[in-house]
Amino acid sequence: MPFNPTSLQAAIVDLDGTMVDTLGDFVVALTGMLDDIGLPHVERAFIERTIGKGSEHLIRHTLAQSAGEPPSQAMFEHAWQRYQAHYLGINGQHADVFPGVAEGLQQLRAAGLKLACLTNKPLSFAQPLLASKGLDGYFSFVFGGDSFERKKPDPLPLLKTCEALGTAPAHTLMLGDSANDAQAARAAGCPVVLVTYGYNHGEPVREVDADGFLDRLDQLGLSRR
Ligand SMILES: O=C(O)COP(=O)(O)O
Ligand SMILES: [Mg+2]
Repeated sequence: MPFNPTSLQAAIVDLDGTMVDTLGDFVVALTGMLDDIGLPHVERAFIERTIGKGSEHLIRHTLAQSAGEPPSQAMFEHAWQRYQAHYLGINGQHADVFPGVAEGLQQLRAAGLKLACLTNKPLSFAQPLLASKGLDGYFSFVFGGDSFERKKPDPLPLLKTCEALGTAPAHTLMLGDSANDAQAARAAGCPVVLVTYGYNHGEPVREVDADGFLDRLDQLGLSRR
């Protein structure tokens, strides 16, 4: 890897597609939302490639895909309320932790790294999801898509997370599943490693500019300190 793993002091870990396979939750919540509004369902594959850029992006694109035209602001706001109610009602019930995640987080902690979770998911969805999957205890900080002024791929949330961790970006590894994570990391000056099993906006993940790729989070190979 072109960065020195022994110089790492912290890691920032993405949630959807990196730690938890949440596609099922997104499908159920969006389908409930569309039913409430009386719009046709959208395909699971469409949802998979639309995840990762936050709820507003997901809802706007789902409404446009279903109705064949971009939603009005009033329609968007109504849909957002319905989506939130559905998502919070089923959060984590159709989602599983990917193999190797708990082991990988344990290894990072054993190597002396501080950990933060940074997702584009709203914080009110992310916190109970991490808790219900037994992953909350690994993280000193959890930040969502609404925690800062801008979301990934903007570097701002990574820079703010480094600030909270008290580590320089060059010593803070971003672990994600998408070009969104990699672009934010590059712009923030963080090394970045991507998992190969997540949701990369429907594109092959190995084509993304990153410092390395992992088939499981516990294959990073950091030694204990
Ligand atoms: O788009 C979302 O809601 C979540 O995406 P992320 O956890 O991969 O950042
Ligand atoms: Mg992700």
